[in-house]
Amino acid sequence: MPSHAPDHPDPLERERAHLAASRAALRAMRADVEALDLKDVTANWVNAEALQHQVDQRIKALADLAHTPLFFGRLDYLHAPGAEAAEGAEGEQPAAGGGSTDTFYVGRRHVHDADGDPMVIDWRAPVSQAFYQASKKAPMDVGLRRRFGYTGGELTAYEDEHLTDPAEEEGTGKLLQAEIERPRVGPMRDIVATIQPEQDEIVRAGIGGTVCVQGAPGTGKTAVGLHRVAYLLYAHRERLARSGTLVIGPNRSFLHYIEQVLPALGELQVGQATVDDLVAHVEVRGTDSAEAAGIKGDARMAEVLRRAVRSHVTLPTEPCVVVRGSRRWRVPAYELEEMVRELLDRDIRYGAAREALPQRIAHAVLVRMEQAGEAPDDRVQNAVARTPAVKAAVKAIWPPVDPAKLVLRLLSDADFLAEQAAGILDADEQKTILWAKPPRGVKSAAWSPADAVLIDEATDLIERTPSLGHVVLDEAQDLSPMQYRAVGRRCTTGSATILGDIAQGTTPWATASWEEALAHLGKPGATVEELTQGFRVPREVIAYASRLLPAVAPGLSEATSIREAAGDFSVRAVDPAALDSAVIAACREALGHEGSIGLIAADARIPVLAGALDAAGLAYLAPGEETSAEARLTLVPATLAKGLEYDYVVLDEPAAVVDGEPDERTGLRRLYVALTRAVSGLTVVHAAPLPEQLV
Ligand SMILES: Nc1ncnc2c1ncn2[C@@H]1O[C@H](COP(=O)(O)OP(=O)(O)OP(=O)(O)O)[C@@H](O)[C@H]1O
Repeated sequence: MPSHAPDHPDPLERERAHLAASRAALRAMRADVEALDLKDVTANWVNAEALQHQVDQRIKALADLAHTPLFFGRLDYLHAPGAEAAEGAEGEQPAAGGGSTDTFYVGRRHVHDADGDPMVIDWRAPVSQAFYQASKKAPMDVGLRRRFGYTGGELTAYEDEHLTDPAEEEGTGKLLQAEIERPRVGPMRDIVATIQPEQDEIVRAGIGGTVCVQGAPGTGKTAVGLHRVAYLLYAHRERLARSGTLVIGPNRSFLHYIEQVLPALGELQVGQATVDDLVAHVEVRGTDSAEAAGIKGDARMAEVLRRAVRSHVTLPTEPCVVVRGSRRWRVPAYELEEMVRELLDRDIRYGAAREALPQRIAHAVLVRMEQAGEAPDDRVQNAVARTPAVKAAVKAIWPPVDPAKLVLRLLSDADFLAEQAAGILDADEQKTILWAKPPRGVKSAAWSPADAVLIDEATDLIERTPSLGHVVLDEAQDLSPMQYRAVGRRCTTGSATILGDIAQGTTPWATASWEEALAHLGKPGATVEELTQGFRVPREVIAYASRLLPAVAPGLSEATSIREAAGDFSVRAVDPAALDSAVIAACREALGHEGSIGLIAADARIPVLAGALDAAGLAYLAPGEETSAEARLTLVPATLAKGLEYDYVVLDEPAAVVDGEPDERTGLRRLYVALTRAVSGLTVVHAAPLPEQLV
């Protein structure tokens, strides 16, 4: 690695010089791309267009963002690492200067100088891994690990660890502490500079296997999932560019919150969706009772649907007679029946079988023609398959099925449901999911989210859903078995990263175990990792929230907190008449601190609190709207708090949060989520008695 101010006596100045030189090199890389004249290399405008798009993307990726440091770490190896380590998997990384260098600057992207020698190495390259993994116990041939501190884009500090020096103590450095305790304003940030060893292992796990992560609130599950996508895109760019990657989150506000992380890591091509988006075959306007949603989300519905789809097949009783020229060819009913039975036995989609049947019938006709001494070719078979007689036979035996109409019929025709669900759903269950008043058609039906999932399942029974290369499913604990199946069929030929916390499951059908969830996803036996080190919630606050654990998820371990600052924590009991004003007062106090503030309350309390905030002249945002230095207060309905975080949280009336859910366990879990959103301080304000588990 060339050093650009090798002689300066001050090491900080030498590092600054390397930063300046790296930025200059990045500018030169960008200028090179901008100067490309595409006219010379492309034969036609379609190519030119596609290439220009690629070039534009590359120019964007090469932008030097003033507030994202170009590198955040440095590794001095004791020996130059081998070329295979330096070159970076299948990524676009060029070789590291012929393998002769032993100092590497680790950053968000690769930068090289005019000779092609690396100035900054991508954090995802193999040679960078020691930055995250090396320890006193296993130094990985690293003599020095240096972390850099920045203030407003300026390199202002560094911190060294001499991993092979027995006299030096190991501990969490100041820069890491400062990064974790930095006030949170704006969207979620990347954590590339401070990924911890146990997180790094998940981030860099191979693309072949599905990884499931159970982690207490604030242990970095979301962060790890996003960095894993960035890593996989680096290590398997071509493969994933073809097959695609997708991040699935619980709702829009959550997706808004995380949407900047991947672009900050240079990845612009990752899809983001909620489960509802995936299955948006119909417009969802209705809701289900918890009971009905539970049954509709149960895996048994898959079998009901399978039967219902296949119930459309009618075994033939008539022969199929094809007329060609002066001759009539007759395929008898028993032979048609054999074909149909064979297709039913094979594990292929209803639609694929429906497409195969005319060819089978035509083939039978061809065999007869040959037996009669004719010499028909493939074209004749195709022509026969398209004759009215064959088409009519197929329509009678194997008619097209519309998935939405099928589900509509199941939910409105009691006899049809009874037939398809016999031995699977009992009479009460059938009654629970039947519509009281059947809608007139697919368009006018008040479909619920669970209905849309049923339609998705039916769609897949008819035609295979295309699979992506990798899917990250966040807040996975909340999905119903049928939703897991919907996600699973989108990564049948790919792998998945499943992130969640059983204790935060707030749907009545939330999964009881990861083994179960993974089985529904079609990834049984995937490894389950646990993260317990908490980066968000202060120690006192997590201890308070963890009082709920025995009630909401017995057996799960309490998170630790690596935050050194004790955090502000208070619980205030007030008179019912003074509740709103006490909440407003707590918000004002919180606004006295730096950073974002979340006022979390039961959904039913939101209108009242919105009024109180207006009356007090306090401006507030809705979740998903970006906080900024000017607008720092967000009014958060408890049902949207999941996955989000605020520096200071004011929690309004816990009892109301619990009462907002259909059952106590779900209510306490909702409260557990609300109690674990705070980074620096939590104020609980209540007039009603607190749930006994908290006292
Ligand atoms: N290694 C790390 N270095 C710095 N910050 C980190 C690290 N890991 C996680 N964090 C921070 O901790 C906070 C919590 O992370 P994240 O939201 O990913 O946790 P989570 O496990 O998904 O939480 P929840 O269960 O509440 O959804 C975020 O602000 C994240 O940036």
